[in-house]
Amino acid sequence: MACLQLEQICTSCFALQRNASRDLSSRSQRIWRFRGTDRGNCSSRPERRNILVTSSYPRTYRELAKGVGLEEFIGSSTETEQARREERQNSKFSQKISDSEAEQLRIRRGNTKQSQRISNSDAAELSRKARPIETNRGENASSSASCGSTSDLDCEHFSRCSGCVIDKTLDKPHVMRDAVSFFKQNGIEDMALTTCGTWEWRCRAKLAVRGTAENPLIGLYEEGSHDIVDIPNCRAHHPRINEAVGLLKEAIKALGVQPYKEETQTGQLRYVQMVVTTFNSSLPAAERYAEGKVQVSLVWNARDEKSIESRLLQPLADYLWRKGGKVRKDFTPILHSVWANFQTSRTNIIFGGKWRHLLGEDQLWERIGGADICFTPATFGQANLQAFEALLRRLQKKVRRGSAVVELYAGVGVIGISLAVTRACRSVKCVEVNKEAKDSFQLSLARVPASVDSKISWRCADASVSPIYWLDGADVVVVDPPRKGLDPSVVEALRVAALRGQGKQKPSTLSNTSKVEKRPWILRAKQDGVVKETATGVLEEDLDSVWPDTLIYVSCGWESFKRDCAALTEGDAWHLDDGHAFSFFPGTDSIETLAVFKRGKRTENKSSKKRSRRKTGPIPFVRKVALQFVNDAHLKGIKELRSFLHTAIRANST
Ligand SMILES: C[S@@+](CC[C@H](N)C(=O)[O-])C[C@H]1O[C@@H](n2cnc3c(N)ncnc32)[C@H](O)[C@@H]1O
Repeated sequence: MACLQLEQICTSCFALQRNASRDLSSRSQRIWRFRGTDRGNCSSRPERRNILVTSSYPRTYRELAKGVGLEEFIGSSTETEQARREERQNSKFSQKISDSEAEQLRIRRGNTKQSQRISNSDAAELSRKARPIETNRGENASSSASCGSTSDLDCEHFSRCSGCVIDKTLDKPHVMRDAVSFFKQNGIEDMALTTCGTWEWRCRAKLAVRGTAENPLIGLYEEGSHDIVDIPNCRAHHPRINEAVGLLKEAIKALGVQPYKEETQTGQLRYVQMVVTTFNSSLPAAERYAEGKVQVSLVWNARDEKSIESRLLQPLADYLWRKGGKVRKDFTPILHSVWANFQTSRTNIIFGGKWRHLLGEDQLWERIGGADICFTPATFGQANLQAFEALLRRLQKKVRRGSAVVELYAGVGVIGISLAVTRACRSVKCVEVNKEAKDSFQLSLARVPASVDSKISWRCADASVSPIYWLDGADVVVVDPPRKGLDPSVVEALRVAALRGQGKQKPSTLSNTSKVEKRPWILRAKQDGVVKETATGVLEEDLDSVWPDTLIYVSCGWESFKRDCAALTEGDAWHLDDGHAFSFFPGTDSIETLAVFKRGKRTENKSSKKRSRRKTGPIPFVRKVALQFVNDAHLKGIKELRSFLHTAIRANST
């Protein structure tokens, strides 16, 4: 071994990667020694050389040697022995491993990269089973994140793809430092991060289609450029997305479909959206994630399906369906359905306004937060279903049973419906601006069990227009705005509602019921909405002058959250009561924050509050009886009594 070179190998083309100088001292990286020739279509000239390969991606040396075309393994005897050991382990894993074995294995290995060497489906199985890991990333807490190398991304596309920005210790995004200290300043000492797996978490991807019909590229833009990075082996994608992308490329080549060219605005296929559904009631719950199926939406550069530019659309859909859809009983499909979206705009807005269902099932369902939720390709859905599920479980515990809930920025109403189902809410009102979400909500509502006696409604309205209207009569407000955070008018309304609830501001002269409703935006929202009444038909709007005492803020934009939090807590309108972060996008320096605010001034610190409650606070049983009484009053229609009791209970429990 005369001259050993330190290099990394690109696993797609097997040429040497540009950023070869990664941290080789990291214990998480394995080093293999080979002698051989670089192959592939990279510009680097094939030559015979000795190569030190840092094998941090999920390949055994044998797979690697075969794939790379390297001729000779020239590792030291320890490495050879280690390689043999790994091969033995692999063959063990390739047998069907039992659930408990898999779980034990994950724990034993500390979920290290070794577990990547098992087959894809086993890996998916493990990641699906992975319990959320909670880490606190205070200054002194870095050691508590003991998952070590599990948290490395190890993706071959990392150096060029803009999708991920960090590839080491993904369970410790840098932003957590700021988050922990911010929450500490606001009286929350135990802010922590829940992570639910580093790989294969993305169940929703929007990818650009560029290149040529002979060599299509499907992926994301390279940072700061208009070049598309092909990401066939993206580690964040659910494996079925990568399979579907491979199938789409094959179809493009076979049919000669022209990918879109931005410079000339020509070509046929602009983008593709891939959404995985893991809902499959014919499978045991444990197998559903790995067996997900993909809804493919082809964004076509044409006005509609009848235009001449669309002539290859149906043949493309048919090709995909023949190879990946449910065509035969003995065939396991990877596709759920195929849709088309038509977009001719010159902007880089991905979707146009027209959607067509082409093949497969038209409704895509997912089981989230204890409820069946329907999505169309035009509606918002969370990309990381496992992390969202963990967030919902925590969120549900923050809502008192029997509450009246309003959810602003509700999308298809996932949070609202899940609260109605799991927290026996008196009422749930969802407000969303995208009218495409209405059908999904309606379908989900039809699957809410009959035993759930809540008034559940969905209103198509801009939450920023007179938001105080939606807050009146609610006990709990849930907000889940886009990354830019809350509209200023919503922040203001939340402040006003909190002050009114504390008796610090006069109630509105325009209460919800005191006058015949004439405001056009409310009439419109009602007209465009969906409502399911309670069995007793009592209208929630009958309850006046109750203002929320709990605000639950789900945020995907950390900076906007800090801004909104500062405004909400100003003048003691609200104070922070709880905060927790979730890793929704491992590989990026971002967190999803779940923050709970309580109305008014913080009186004591949280832990002493808990202690004092134990000694002097309301006895839970009494509260339970009182709540029952309230609900009975509700059924009998004794509004005044009900509202009085609500106020009394709230005063007693804060
Ligand atoms: C982050 S998503 C959350 C959706 C939903 N909570 C979920 O998890 O599926 C934000 C939603 O807010 C909606 N939205 C944005 N601006 C809005 C506004 N001014 N009024 C009402 N909804 C709005 C978007 O259409 C989107 O559905």
